[in-house]
Amino acid sequence: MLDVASVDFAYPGGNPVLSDIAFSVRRGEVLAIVGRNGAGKSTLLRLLNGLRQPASGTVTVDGLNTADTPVHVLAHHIGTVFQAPEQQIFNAKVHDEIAFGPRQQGLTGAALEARIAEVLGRIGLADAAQLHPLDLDAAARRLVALGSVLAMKPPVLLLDEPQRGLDANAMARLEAIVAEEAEAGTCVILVCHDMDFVARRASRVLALAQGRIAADLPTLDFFTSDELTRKAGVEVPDPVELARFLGLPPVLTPSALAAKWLADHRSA
Ligand SMILES: Nc1ncnc2c1ncn2[C@@H]1O[C@H](COP(=O)(O)OP(=O)(O)OP(=O)(O)O)[C@@H](O)[C@H]1O
Repeated sequence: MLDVASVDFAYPGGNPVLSDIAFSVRRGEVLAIVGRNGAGKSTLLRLLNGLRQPASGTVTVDGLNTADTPVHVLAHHIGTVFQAPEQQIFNAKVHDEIAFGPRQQGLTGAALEARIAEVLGRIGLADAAQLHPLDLDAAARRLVALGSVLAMKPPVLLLDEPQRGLDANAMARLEAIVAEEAEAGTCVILVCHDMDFVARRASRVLALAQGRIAADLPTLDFFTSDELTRKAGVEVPDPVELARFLGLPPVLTPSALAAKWLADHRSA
């Protein structure tokens, strides 16, 4: 679904930011891109959605080489939710913001309204359809930005720090949507500094360090390697630390930890 082959990149007049980047992401995978500030995560996202072009190497999305495909065409194949939703919200009503993408895809009438209703339901904002998106609180605005991308049903979804600024309710919505999208075969790629979120939702971690791939592993394998988490400069999620402390097999989530602990104590 998405292929990155031998990619190098530098901003004009600058030092190399990404070197020798190669990975593929399949349908249904949730890939988290992690690393220290300045490691090159946002730059890599901009290469994936065609906002930037590699100096060498290729990026292929849903069979399209980003070098030969205009960004607005690519946007139907790879939907991006940027860090600041204000950057991508430009309609005066939530309803119209969600409608914009599918309308561009040729959806009209009852089919369009059904798509909008479905998305509003998923993001939990059916009651806000007639409101101005910028009158909503920060968490709801983020969900509108996510909804406007979901409405286009892109096969690849890029989420830049999607958990930032969300309250518990919006976070639960986001997590459910990520799980549903993966289940439906969407390729989900997220840049994320919240390692508990990564542990709960990502199936695989790509760690960048100084513009190079430091690790590309299933999530559990990444977080149980002290060497790799240190190299990537990320925190180890609490359940992983606690399982180690308690001498239990490694786990990624609090519920998995509780299950292992109970199983251990029942058999003791
Ligand atoms: N538009 C730009 N022009 C020049 N250099 C840039 C530009 N954007 C980013 N950089 C530089 O590229 C490098 C990688 O930045 P990038 O934003 O991709 O890192 P990041 O891993 O996303 O960081 P953060 O976690 O802080 O968002 C940094 O050295 C940064 O200063």
